[in-house]
Amino acid sequence: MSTTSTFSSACFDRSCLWKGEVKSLRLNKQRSGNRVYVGGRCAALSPKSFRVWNSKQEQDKEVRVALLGASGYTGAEIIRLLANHPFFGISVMTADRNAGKSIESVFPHFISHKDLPVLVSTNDADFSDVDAVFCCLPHGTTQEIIKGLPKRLKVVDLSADFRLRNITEYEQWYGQPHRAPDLQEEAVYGLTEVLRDEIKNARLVANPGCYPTSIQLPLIPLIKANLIESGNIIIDAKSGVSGAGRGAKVGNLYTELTEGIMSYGLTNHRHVPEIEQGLSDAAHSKITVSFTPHLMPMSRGMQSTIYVEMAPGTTIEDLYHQLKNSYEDEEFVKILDKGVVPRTHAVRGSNYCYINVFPDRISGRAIIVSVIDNLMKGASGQALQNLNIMMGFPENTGLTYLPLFP
Ligand SMILES: NC(=O)C1=CN([C@@H]2O[C@H](COP(=O)(O)OP(=O)(O)OC[C@H]3O[C@@H](n4cnc5c(N)ncnc54)[C@H](OP(=O)(O)O)[C@@H]3O)[C@@H](O)[C@H]2O)C=CC1
Ligand SMILES: CC(=O)N[C@@H](CCC(=O)OP(=O)(O)O)C(=O)O
Repeated sequence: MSTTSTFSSACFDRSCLWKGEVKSLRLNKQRSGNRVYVGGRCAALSPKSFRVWNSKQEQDKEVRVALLGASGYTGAEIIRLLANHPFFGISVMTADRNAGKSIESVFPHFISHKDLPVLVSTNDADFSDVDAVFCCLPHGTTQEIIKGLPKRLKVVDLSADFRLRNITEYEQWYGQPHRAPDLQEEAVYGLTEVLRDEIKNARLVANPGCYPTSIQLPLIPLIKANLIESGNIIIDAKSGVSGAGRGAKVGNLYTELTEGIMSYGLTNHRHVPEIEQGLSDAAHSKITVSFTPHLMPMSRGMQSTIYVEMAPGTTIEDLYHQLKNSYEDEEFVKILDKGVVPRTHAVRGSNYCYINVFPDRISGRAIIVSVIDNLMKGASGQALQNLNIMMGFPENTGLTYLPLFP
């Protein structure tokens, strides 16, 4: 159980403080459970500044978040994002091997956020003071854990455990029995721009995989508009190594990765059924794809290069305009100007997906290029976008980071 306060709004008593009342708050600090009382008032403990509300209504929107798997890469990315979120604060953080440690001992770059809760094991986590959960655990471990959470909690699960609607298909691809089929029924797939209305009312959101995000965002509008032949889609995708998580594996050693690229999961990567599920929903008929992922010697970033056959009579201009129109009101999906090549550098550290489409030399074919940051739009960024929606906040809250370039 966490006894330290959070760095953010989570440690506010709902009635205590808003703009205009912040004075010398570092004086007379006293801790009580997750709250910090300053001179009889309650305040958030932020390393540099105290959380200041613009209004009482704003303060009442406070959401206390549990972060399961906080010592992993996607967990760390959520901590980074919530450090600048006006309404979400972290009151519980869990880890496995790192349970019992402070977050700055696991990630020294959080040294300035000393008031984050200590990492506890999932079994020791106390959810009584929590409103919502980000679940950043390895796939296969998550179904049991989410099943054991209080039903009142909103949950965004970043693992693959609730992404496939068909239980049999899940068991075939993941090689283990599904441990929470009832929850699978209620889970909503969290591809935000496509399923926003369903996400709004969901209690459990299955956040998409990084490859499926980068692939479905460009293809779904084209399939829905019948602009491409659904039987002949070839996807060549490349990922930074953070996509494999922080766990030590020989294949992820610097010596194994630097100065080379490697394809893996040829013909049988577990994202195939997830991609096909989303595309088939858009087409209202079964779609199969050829998908080959590659590991690149870079820490974050993902590019999917997708080869499609255009429907008879369709031109590149049609594809471009369909994508442009589909995403014109979207903040995080951008169709670049004609001819501009999307590159992973240009989305690094941001929640953007950049897309463009190019004519192939072979008549009737098109090449689509889609890039994301795997830890942002491919995981934690999209997860926050979804929880914002589920909690009724503007979906870009805490996500308006410009890309980190170069
Ligand atoms: N990395 C990425 O780009 C993406 C990842 N995802 C998915 O998000 C999830 C998290 O990924 P990522 O952050 O990269 O993974 P990491 O391996 O970096 O982190 C895993 C986290 O889970 C904890 N953990 C490991 N095993 C258990 C267990 N048996 N019980 C409880 N906790 C456990 C770890 O604790 P400890 O460190 O103490 O061992 C750590 O906090 C995965 O399901 C992944 O597939 C989805 C999209 C993209
Ligand atoms: C580089 C790398 O190993 N990437 C991971 C995919 C990461 C991802 O999207 O995650 P999910 O596990 O949540 O599906 C892989 O290929 O399995």
